[in-house]
Amino acid sequence: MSDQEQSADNSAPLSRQTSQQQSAAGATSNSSNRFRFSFRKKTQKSAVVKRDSEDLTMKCSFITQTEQLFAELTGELGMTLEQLLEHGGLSAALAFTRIYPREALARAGAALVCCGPGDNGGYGLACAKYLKIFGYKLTLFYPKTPSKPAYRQLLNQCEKLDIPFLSYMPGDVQVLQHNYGLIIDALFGWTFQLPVKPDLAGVFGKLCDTTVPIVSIDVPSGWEADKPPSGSQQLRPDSLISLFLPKRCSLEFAVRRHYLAGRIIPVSMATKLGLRLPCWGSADSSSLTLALIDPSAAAGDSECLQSATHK
Ligand SMILES: NC(=O)C1=CN([C@@H]2O[C@H](COP(=O)(O)OP(=O)(O)OC[C@H]3O[C@@H](n4cnc5c(N)ncnc54)[C@H](OP(=O)(O)O)[C@@H]3O)[C@@H](O)[C@H]2O)[C@@H](O)CC1
Repeated sequence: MSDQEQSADNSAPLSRQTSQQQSAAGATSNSSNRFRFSFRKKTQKSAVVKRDSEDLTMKCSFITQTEQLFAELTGELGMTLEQLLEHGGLSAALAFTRIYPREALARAGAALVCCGPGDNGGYGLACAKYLKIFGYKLTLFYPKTPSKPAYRQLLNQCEKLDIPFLSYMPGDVQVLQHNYGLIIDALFGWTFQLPVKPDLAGVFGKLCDTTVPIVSIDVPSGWEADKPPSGSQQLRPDSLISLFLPKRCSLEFAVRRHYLAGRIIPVSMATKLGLRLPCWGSADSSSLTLALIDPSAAAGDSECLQSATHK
């Protein structure tokens, strides 16, 4: 990690920024320009990525054709759901340690990991398992009965690691804010479609309303791969950990830190699908699985392509 990044980590604010603060900090997303980027028919786009361990920038694709990619991963490459969840969850946990070092989070209180009923929730369970192994203080919220063996196995492993479970989401957001220093959002992934079903509407509403900083896994809950939610409630995370390749919707909002986690797409598959992979590191173990997305990537189409050309 560069000195500059280390210092950014140490000064990481453990409260959620208001839109004014984001704007003052130079974030590119505010109410007037947040949606200025218009989606075109083009299916993939590229943006600048900064590799974590070195001060290099590079481009990678921000994808919309998520089903096609995952069909290749699970079909041609033969990856099982268990393998995806384990690798994605471990990589997400490693990314999380860069965003919120354990000591910084310990001062602010436990992390609440909110896991939904699908794969996104499965990545949340695997991430929680590794964060606990890394020594983080956390609590799990898993409001539904696991529907697949892979989720049940991870849930069992979290229980065996003595991770405490929250049986219901506090009715008052103040209670949430008092008890937790940070929330990891693994409620819904990119297959989610509004409206939220009644059983999880309250939980989703709390995540949107709380001022506790949120780190979302893959996409913020409520967002689809390629577009912002249409409803009035929008989850705005403090930081984002994209899995395997960033989704195009992440160009629509500014976050403090955006990591890409999970190096599983072979070059041959990327070439076949017309995807551009980041230039992953080759030396140390964490740069094998992590890339830091440059904030300028969220500036909009022409700006990110411009900065990619100039750097
Ligand atoms: N799909 C793929 O090909 C692969 C995806 N992968 C990764 O997984 C992530 C996406 O995971 P996902 O596909 O499981 O979606 P996700 O949103 O976490 O859960 C779906 C469940 O949520 C629920 N639910 C849905 N809508 C809802 C609503 N409106 N309101 C309330 N509940 C709602 C519904 O549960 P139910 O209500 O049926 O119990 C449904 O079953 C994605 O980020 C990607 O990286 C890879 O692992 C490999 C292959």
